[in-house]
Amino acid sequence: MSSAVVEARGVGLVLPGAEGHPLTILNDVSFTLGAGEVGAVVGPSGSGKTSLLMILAGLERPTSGSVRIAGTDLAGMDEDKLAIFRRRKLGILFQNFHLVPSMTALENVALTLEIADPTRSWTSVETEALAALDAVGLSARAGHRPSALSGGEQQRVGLARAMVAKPPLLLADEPTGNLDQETGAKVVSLMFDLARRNGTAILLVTHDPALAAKADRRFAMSLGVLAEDIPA
Ligand SMILES: Nc1ncnc2c1ncn2[C@@H]1O[C@H](COP(=O)(O)OP(=O)(O)OP(=O)(O)O)[C@@H](O)[C@H]1O
Repeated sequence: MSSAVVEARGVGLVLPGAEGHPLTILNDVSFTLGAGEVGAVVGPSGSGKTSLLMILAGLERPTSGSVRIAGTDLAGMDEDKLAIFRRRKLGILFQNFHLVPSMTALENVALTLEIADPTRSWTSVETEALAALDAVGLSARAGHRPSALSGGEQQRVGLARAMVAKPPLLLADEPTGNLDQETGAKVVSLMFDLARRNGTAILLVTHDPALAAKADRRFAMSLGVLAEDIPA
């Protein structure tokens, strides 16, 4: 048995295009990522980076190949099973995975734990959620709703939410995309620290060469083809 956290084998994504011409989005993508490893995917706009993350999250199904995440084969899982898989195995930091606006920072983070185990007491959930907010330097803002927080603070709450359940894998799409350089660097160093502490593997997509350089491994996506091990 492989101990890889991510195991993608011959993953393809072909979608119906205009006038019946099929559109190849991903072409024979194969790679593995081990526990605690950080991989960065770079590549031009439209090359297929987000599509790959969507497939690894079970939010899009590949048209060929196979994906195993932390020992679970995603093929053949129905939507309910995929939802359970995401709760148990994944942290997701996507730009469109917004915080719930009506909930405080604390409630947003706690929600992950409550969904994972609805039988837990609020006291134990609250303690753990507060510790996660503390780890991203935001315990003083626990009672604030997202609208009262800056973009960087919201991103840090998103990171606390993605990491609070200590998932084996964190998928991050442009984690510093909307942030200034200093705030972005802070979010990244927090992300790497949390991952190291929890043994979480990270696959992140970025346009930022400085961020890619900090990863253990770099991949380049071009026209749906993934090439590995680009020097920093
Ligand atoms: N559901 C879909 N139907 C048709 N085309 C799609 C669909 N999803 C993605 N695509 C196309 O697949 C290609 C890859 O998109 P993807 O979002 O994965 O690229 P990306 O590398 O993440 O780009 P960016 O850096 O701009 O975010 C694009 O040409 C996009 O238009």
